[in-house]
Amino acid sequence: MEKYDVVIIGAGPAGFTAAYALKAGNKRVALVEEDLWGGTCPNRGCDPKKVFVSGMEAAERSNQLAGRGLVPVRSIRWPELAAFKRTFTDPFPGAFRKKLQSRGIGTISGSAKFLNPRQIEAGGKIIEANAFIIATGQRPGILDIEGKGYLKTSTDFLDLAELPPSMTFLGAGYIALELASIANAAGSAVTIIHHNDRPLKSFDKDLVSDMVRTFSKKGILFVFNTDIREVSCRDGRFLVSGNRYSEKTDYVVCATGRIPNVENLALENAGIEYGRRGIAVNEYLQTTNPSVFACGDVVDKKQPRLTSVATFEGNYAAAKILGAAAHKIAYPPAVSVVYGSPKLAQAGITADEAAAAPERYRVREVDMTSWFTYRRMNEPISKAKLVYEGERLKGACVLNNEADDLVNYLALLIQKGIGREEAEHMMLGSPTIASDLRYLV
Ligand SMILES: Cc1cc2nc3c(=O)[nH]c(=O)nc-3n(C[C@H](O)[C@H](O)[C@H](O)COP(=O)(O)OP(=O)(O)OC[C@H]3O[C@@H](n4cnc5c(N)ncnc54)[C@H](O)[C@@H]3O)c2cc1C
Ligand SMILES: NC(=O)c1ccc[n+]([C@@H]2O[C@H](COP(=O)([O-])OP(=O)(O)OC[C@H]3O[C@@H](n4cnc5c(N)ncnc54)[C@H](O)[C@@H]3O)[C@@H](O)[C@H]2O)c1
Repeated sequence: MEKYDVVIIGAGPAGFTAAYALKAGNKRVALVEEDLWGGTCPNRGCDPKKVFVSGMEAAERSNQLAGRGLVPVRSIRWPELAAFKRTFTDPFPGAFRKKLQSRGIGTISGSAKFLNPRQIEAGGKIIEANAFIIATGQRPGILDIEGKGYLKTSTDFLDLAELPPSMTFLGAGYIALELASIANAAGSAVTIIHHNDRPLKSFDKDLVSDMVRTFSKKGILFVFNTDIREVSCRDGRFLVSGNRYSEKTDYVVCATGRIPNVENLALENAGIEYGRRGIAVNEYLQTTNPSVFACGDVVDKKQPRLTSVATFEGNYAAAKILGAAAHKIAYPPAVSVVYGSPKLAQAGITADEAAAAPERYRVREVDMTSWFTYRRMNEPISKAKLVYEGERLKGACVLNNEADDLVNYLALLIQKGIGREEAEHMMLGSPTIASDLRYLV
């Protein structure tokens, strides 16, 4: 039987962050992984997606300046871009496992399940530890409809060697809007079918409407208030049908949400409670078994399920086990980005939350489309909504091609409590989105 101080189940961002921190605190620590070392983000999530986003950004930037000195890009060479993506993803899991081992972290391949509160079984071994961290993440959910076997997931999309001529996305959350934007820029005819008329429901409603309008002008078809009931296949094409709508397409991606990886862990053997939304934790990330912590996407929580949040929680759980954190977990405002063309990003208090407390918050809308920064790149749209408490910025939502960087700057102002007056006196490289901050805040 192997024995460790701490065993972490799941080697994604939450798990490996905790492992590094525990090792630095001189704990004997091991990670258990049943699939790809590094988890979702570097293998089938953020990173491969952003390689495709690089192609989209380059093409869209050129197209914006078509007739202003640049030749339009008619389509992206998908097989080349996909091969470029594989230069990142193919070597990653093996190289990452070696890196963990070189740092003195144990790496065990296999699917972990609890035998009792102190022991798990994985890869044919029984492993004992004083504490465990569960960081098993989520997997794509598949709609339970007729012909569900034809539905593809974000993982399949990111592995496509050739781009299908047409594609249909079910759902209108992060994954659908990002992958649809990439496929549209690469030359596929794209439809997004959504069961209600409120895509990206955690983002600002007005800016989401602007985003949908901009996507529509680029040729993406949105079909709202439609429940898809059946997918059938004939001659290699698919018929997608539901109430009031049907269409033929070459590829159907189900992007209606992700589900926590909890069922195979035999959590009942360790007294750990969980539900449909994940593992229940207290404000110290402890499960209902106090020597077992949980962090990352597998946790039932209000925070968005992002790598930044998973990493923050991994560090906190490790600090808690090391006795270095007596306080409850206190999250800074998370920055969420939808990497479409344009991008939509937000941090802190939303305009909807501000509207519910008008005595406390003030909302300011800014249309930046005519600002030099955006006009020089001929961007189709650039808008922001800012939330203030007194003179202090408390929240921001931005729609433009630089929204990811701009909202990161705004999040720094929010987190550090930097007000308008201080922002006006910062001396930053100009003209850039950073030097615009003085006009924006
Ligand atoms: C297409 C896509 C794009 C994304 N883009 C972004 C983005 O741009 N920015 C962002 O912040 N977030 C993004 N995310 C979300 C981000 O990937 C996750 O928030 C992050 O990976 C969560 O980390 P985690 O460690 O909690 O889980 P994961 O990264 O999912 O890792 C969990 C690991 O646990 C393993 N595991 C599961 N069960 C067991 C078991 N029983 N035994 C052993 N191992 C097990 C899994 O194989 C997996 O490797 C994206 C997600 C997807 C799907
Ligand atoms: N850029 C990023 O940070 C990024 C990118 C991709 C994924 N992610 C993470 O992955 C998670 C999963 O992404 P996602 O897009 O699958 O989930 P999501 O929760 O963002 O969106 C799912 C969408 O599907 C809709 N839906 C639910 N049931 C449906 C049904 N029966 N029919 C039609 N539509 C239905 C929901 O209303 C929602 O709009 C995100 O919540 C996020 O945490 C983050």
